[in-house]
Amino acid sequence: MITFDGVTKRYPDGTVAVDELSLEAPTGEITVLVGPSGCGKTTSLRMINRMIDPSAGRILLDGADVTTVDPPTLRRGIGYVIQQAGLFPHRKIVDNVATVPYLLGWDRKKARSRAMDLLELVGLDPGLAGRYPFQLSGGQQQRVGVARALAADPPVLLMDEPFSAVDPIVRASLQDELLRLQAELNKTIVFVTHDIDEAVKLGDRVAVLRVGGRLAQLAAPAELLAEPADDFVREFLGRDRGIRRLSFIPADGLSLRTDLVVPVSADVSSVRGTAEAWLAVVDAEGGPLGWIAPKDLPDSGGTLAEVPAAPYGTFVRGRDSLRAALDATLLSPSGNALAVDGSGRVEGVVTREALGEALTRIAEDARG
Ligand SMILES: Nc1ncnc2c1ncn2[C@@H]1O[C@H](COP(=O)(O)OP(=O)(O)OP(=O)(O)O)[C@@H](O)[C@H]1O
Repeated sequence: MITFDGVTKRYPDGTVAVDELSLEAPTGEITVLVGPSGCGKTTSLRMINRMIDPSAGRILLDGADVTTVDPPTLRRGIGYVIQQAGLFPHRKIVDNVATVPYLLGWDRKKARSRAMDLLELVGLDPGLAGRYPFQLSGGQQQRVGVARALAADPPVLLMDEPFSAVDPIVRASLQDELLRLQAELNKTIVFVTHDIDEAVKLGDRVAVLRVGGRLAQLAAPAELLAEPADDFVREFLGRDRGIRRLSFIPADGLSLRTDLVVPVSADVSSVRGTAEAWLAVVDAEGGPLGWIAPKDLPDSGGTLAEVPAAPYGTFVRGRDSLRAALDATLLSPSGNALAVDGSGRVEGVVTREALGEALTRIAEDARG
């Protein structure tokens, strides 16, 4: 656990970058520091590994004041990832990743083999190991930066806007990769960003700072979106707060209709007459094929395979959020969503009415 206890940083020119900051970054969790430019995020982060020392207050790492530990020893247990990866341009990728193990005196073979394992862990082709940083894309370089920070298996990882220099698609995949890694590694991560969407996606807890280095709110993302502490936080969270909140509400409570799911082998005549709503057509394995509207059922015989099916959207009921369910309804001309299980088999239909009821309940909760 990392504890900020009344930490203030006043630079020699009098700028107060951080002002009596108190917060805890729990062990094994991702704590995000977010806020507008100049609010003291980087200064706060760098006080943890003593690149900067506080003017007042204390930072404790598992109860020990970091200023009592000499910086090299301290940093052995703290990985550090920065924007644009900060790789050594004249060292091969494998040697960049092995930097800390070399410093720790590991033998070359062991350090390199660790580096190769890490490249794989962060999703990079080991074939890139012999290249130089300039021969990699921005996203690949960031992955190398993460691998390098993890090389000596430090319990703590500090990440300062690590993904902000890459395009949005690469950024999203790096974020997913970090979450996947974290599920495996359980590091204590402090992550700095100015991007609130990144903060709520990655953070177990999000600390919103205002300029002057004051903590405006510290909360789990869902709570932050549901109950911003004041106008500053509300404005910083920006538009679509209600919709974004749906990402944190599981879809597993939605009620399902199984009577609207029909196999493609069914005869048209067997469903005609009984069908008052759109039907979800599935293949022999239960996989979705599309929607058929009652009015599109032909008068002739034959099976549903002969009736063209309209596009559909799915969500995984045991895993996805209400936002995914809402998205699935918007992708289906039926206005209904298909709930599937982990292997893609249809479990049932969530009608727009069922979804509407769930959304109404949430809106009522927000009011009361
Ligand atoms: N060495 C320094 N001397 C004087 N003032 C500094 C120094 N470093 C940073 N500052 C000031 O301290 C404040 C906080 O800076 P810091 O870099 O921690 O903010 P930040 O939130 O990380 O900003 P950004 O998102 O723009 O990177 C800013 O006003 C900055 O100008």
